[in-house]
Amino acid sequence: MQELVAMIWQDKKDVLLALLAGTISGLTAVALFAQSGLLISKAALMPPFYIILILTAFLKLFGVTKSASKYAERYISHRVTFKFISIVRMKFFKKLLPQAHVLNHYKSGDLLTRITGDVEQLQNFFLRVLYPPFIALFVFMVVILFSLFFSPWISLLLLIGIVLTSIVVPYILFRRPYSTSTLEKKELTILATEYFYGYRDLVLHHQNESKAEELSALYKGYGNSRRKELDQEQTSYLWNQLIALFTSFSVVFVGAYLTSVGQLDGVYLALIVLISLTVFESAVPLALVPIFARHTKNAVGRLEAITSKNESDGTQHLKGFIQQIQLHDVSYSYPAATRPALEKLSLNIQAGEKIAIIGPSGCGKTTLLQLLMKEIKRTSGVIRVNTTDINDISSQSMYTHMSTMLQHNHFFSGTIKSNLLMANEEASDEALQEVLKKAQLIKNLEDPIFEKGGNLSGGEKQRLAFARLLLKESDLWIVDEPFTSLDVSTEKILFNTLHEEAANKTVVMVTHSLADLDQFDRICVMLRGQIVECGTHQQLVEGKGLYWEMLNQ
Ligand SMILES: Nc1ncnc2c1ncn2[C@@H]1O[C@H](COP(=O)(O)OP(=O)(O)OP(=O)(O)O)[C@@H](O)[C@H]1O
Repeated sequence: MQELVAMIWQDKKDVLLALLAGTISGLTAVALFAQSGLLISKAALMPPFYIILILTAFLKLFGVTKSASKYAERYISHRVTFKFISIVRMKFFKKLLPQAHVLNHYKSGDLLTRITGDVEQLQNFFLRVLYPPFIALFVFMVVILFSLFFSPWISLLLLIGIVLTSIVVPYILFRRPYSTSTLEKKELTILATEYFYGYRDLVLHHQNESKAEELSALYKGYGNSRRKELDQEQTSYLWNQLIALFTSFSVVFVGAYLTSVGQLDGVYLALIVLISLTVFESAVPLALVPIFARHTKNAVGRLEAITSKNESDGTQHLKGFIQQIQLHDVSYSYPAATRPALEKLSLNIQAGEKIAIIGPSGCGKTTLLQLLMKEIKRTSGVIRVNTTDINDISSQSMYTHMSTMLQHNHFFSGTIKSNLLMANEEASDEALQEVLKKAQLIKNLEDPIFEKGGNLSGGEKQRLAFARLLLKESDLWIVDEPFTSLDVSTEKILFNTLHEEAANKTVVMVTHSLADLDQFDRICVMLRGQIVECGTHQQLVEGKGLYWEMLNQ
């Protein structure tokens, strides 16, 4: 919250102007009604014409000032809010972007609600949480001091009414627990997102109707909670208005009594009553301050929960080539996983080596590649690149040394060319066409690509990703099951191309295919998060261990 106040205060000129305009608007509203009361009372006593003229002139002045200051208040306070929201958005995205990779455990719908809904929620912070109490305080102070000139009893009555409407009703009588609608909205967005993402599979499995029913039940529940919350807000709003009315009635009675006993000039009675009726206009919005304050606090909590996940990155830069990567007793456990994905794994990768990682599904092959790519941080053990701990090397520095082709590669909407240039911005059209040819992808550079490569077949996606791999200049290739969607002959061609192009590079490749593994310098067999065998094809065959068994299955 303090950070939010500091952000708003960055725009202090506008904040002060909005407060000034709001106070003038509040005071002139009171003055306008007070003046009307005085004018009516004075007119009844038939004073000289110039008195009526002066009072009417003041009335006009207050009327014009009230409208102008109200307009200025709205204009400036909304300008403050929009600037504030844009600062919040910028700050939030700046914190969020570098850690996009650690956000994958958030469900898409939840992330969407936080990024849009929670940021939007903060727009109420200035307009409905910070601002109304300030204005109300100024207006109340002036009105209470002013009414002291007429009678301390009337001042006291106004003070009691103000305390009741601004403190007792919102903070004591109508204090609400945590709003459940926020949680329901989150669940609703999560389910709706999954429903739309998985609609095809839901239809194919005849689950779409039951899911839609679940969705509408959740929607109904959310609607009911929101209705309940709005009812509560309205009730507290209503109570404030009732107290305001009751106070004004009391002011009438006390004023009438004081007039009858000669302690108050009757000409001021209408003025005081109208002051009392108007001053509570500033008090009514106070009923909602704690509700919006709570919404703001919850939104800030949810936004902080994402941005506080920021993991520190290393700062060192890798000098020269990657000469070797040493993994010693490395373990890794995914958050909330019951068993480690990797357990005391050791491996020494020398520059120029071609290493194939094989093993049954789920044994930790991809996790090992993710550690090498610095996508995740080991739980224990040591990983050194050359002589430096991988955690101390900046991710950017690691990425400049490596080219990757993973199981799922992302393609952006654009063209073949724009997706290739990501790997090497300076590549000429000839170079791009050359890699397309090597990747056996018959496409023109300007052919369009839809979001996520939606208009490419599985095999085309792999060939485009392979072309990207070839294009990037790097000394380490990390490849995860590259050609699973291709026909056998194309797979063989690309496999040979990979070896030719990587002649001087270090390659770590995960594969399920056991064909042609003799082209690798070493084959490492993994089982339950550990490397259980490592050697050349010949050595492993002669050893008649797991690799040999897999070949003979
Ligand atoms: N994000 C994750 N959160 C929790 N557990 C995960 C996550 N990703 C993988 N795992 C678990 O970690 C283990 C190793 O997964 P990994 O993807 O490394 O296996 P793999 O050998 O590459 O499998 P495959 O050959 O099927 O691709 C598996 O038990 C898997 O369920």
